[in-house]
Amino acid sequence: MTETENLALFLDKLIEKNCSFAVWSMPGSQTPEILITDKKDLIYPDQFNKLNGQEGFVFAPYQIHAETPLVLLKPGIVKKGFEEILQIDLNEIEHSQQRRPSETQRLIIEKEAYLSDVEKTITEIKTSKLSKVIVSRLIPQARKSESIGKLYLQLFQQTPNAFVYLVNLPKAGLWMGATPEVLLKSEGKTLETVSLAGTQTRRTDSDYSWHTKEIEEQAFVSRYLLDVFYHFNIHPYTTQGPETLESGKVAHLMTSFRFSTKKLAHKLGDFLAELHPTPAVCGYPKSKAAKFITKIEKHDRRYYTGYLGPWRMNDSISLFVNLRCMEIMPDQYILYSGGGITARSVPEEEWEETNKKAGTLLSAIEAVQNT
Ligand SMILES: C=C(O[C@H]1C=CC=C(C(=O)O)[C@@H]1O)C(=O)O
Repeated sequence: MTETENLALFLDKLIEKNCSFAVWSMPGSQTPEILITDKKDLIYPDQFNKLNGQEGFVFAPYQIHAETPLVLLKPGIVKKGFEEILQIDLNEIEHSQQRRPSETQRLIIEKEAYLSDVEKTITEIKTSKLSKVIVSRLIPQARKSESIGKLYLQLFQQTPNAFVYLVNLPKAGLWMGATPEVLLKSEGKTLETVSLAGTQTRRTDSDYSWHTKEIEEQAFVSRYLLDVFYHFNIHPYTTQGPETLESGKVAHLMTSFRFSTKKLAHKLGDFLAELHPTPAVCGYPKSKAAKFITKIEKHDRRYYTGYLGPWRMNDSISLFVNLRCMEIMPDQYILYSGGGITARSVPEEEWEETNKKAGTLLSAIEAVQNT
């Protein structure tokens, strides 16, 4: 068996034993990393800013509720690379009896209902102080007998420039995704956050041009980040972009912002709590958009548009926004996909955009189901 096949089998066994773990790979890296933890090392901070002073792998929801807690996996077994991971002795890992999340039906809306919600959102934007709202929907896909380990490795191979992950947790459940969006990342003494928004189909010639709708949509995110910088007295900072970022079957507009880590000494958790959710996943102005989302979306976003990744492990941070993701249920996958609505949105195009964004996961599922 190849090391990829062995790793797929290993991940399937971890799921079978219902272990709490996260496996991930950084954009551009061919190296999977894993953290496996015991029940006693799972922490549930009751507020986003309670991550101050903690370290581990974070799995954060869009909003903290009893059903969707903020989870920190403290470093138990931590390994990097195929060889190291495959040396882990499965017999030393406890089988977990912890409960899985409630498997109540997830709310799926049909195309007509989605178009009508987008229409209502556009009207609200044109007649109020709202400028942008992200409206999302759930896409179900049948699960057959395919290996989840194989599916993770398929996604890992086909989406090299994303943060590709598989997470299994007692309260959150089993999640997989390939997200292009950095929320907060450290590189030595520098911190980076990005403004990512605006979507078009990925091109083979990389010759992109962007329309006003996407340029404005991304500018709202940048503007919000600068408001947060002002609040935390972050200056100087450098910017790069907007430039095009390709990921999966789509491309986005992205601007990176970098500043010194010193600016946030002891306040990283507070900064993160203010950053999340950005207008890339909520809207602008933020509190008005969040209220409107509660009204218009009938489903619970759960961990979609939350964030995840290594948090201060080995003094380094790599948090990503949980996009292009799905919840893995016993007999189906629930994919989550959304798009930024502005006064210039066209409902039919927004529907198509949510399909395109789901394309990466759907093609990975199809590839594994057909082998
Ligand atoms: C909300 C999603 O994407 C966000 C990130 C990049 C581009 C987006 C857009 O063009 O609408 C969204 O803001 C999603 O993938 O579900």
